[in-house]
Amino acid sequence: MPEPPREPVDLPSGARFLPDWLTMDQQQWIVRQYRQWRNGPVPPRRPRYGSGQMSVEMLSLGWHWAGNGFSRNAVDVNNARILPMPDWAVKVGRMVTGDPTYTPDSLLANHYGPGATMGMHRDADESSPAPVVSLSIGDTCRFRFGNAETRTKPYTDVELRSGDAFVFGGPARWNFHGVPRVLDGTAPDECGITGRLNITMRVTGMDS
Ligand SMILES: O=C(O)CCC(=O)C(=O)O
Ligand SMILES: [Fe+2]
Repeated sequence: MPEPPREPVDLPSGARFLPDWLTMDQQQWIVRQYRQWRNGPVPPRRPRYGSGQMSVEMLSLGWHWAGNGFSRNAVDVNNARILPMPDWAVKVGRMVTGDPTYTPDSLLANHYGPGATMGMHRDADESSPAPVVSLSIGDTCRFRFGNAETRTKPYTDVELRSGDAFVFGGPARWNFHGVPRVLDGTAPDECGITGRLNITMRVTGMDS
């Protein structure tokens, strides 16, 4: 199969691919934060979703996502209160979106080990139409960005590499997307992680 283009031109309006957005120093720094988050109070886990279990290991900050709605405590893990949304992540979200008022209140750290994928889905548990910001570190993946109506075509495949950012808002905010494939062993040695780490930030629309 041919490699998808590095800079696709046919993303739906509202979706933006920002290749090489993070420096290697920034990637390493985020990986160090992730290692600290893993120490708790809530360990990462693979959530149940529908009738199955996800292959991706997830850890939430700000608001905990338990496969359906949001809570402050990890109701499906150990019921501990999760860590707050870090200020630096809000600043990163503002830089990626270019919107100084953007205030994400939830951060999801997704770790893809060998063979992990994420099926086509919509980020639909938030009541806010504010954009979703995603950062990629580690293994390269094939990220599939689709349409708002169906899990199938039309979609655009983007190769997300270590350091890339992607944002979807506006008319693309509720579009289906997923990660059909991670290219095992492609992480740059220096980034400090094996597999793929994805950081996704959102505005839940929940009251504090
Ligand atoms: O890993 C990714 O790039 C996408 C993650 C995602 O879609 C999600 O967490 O909702
Ligand atoms: Fe998503």
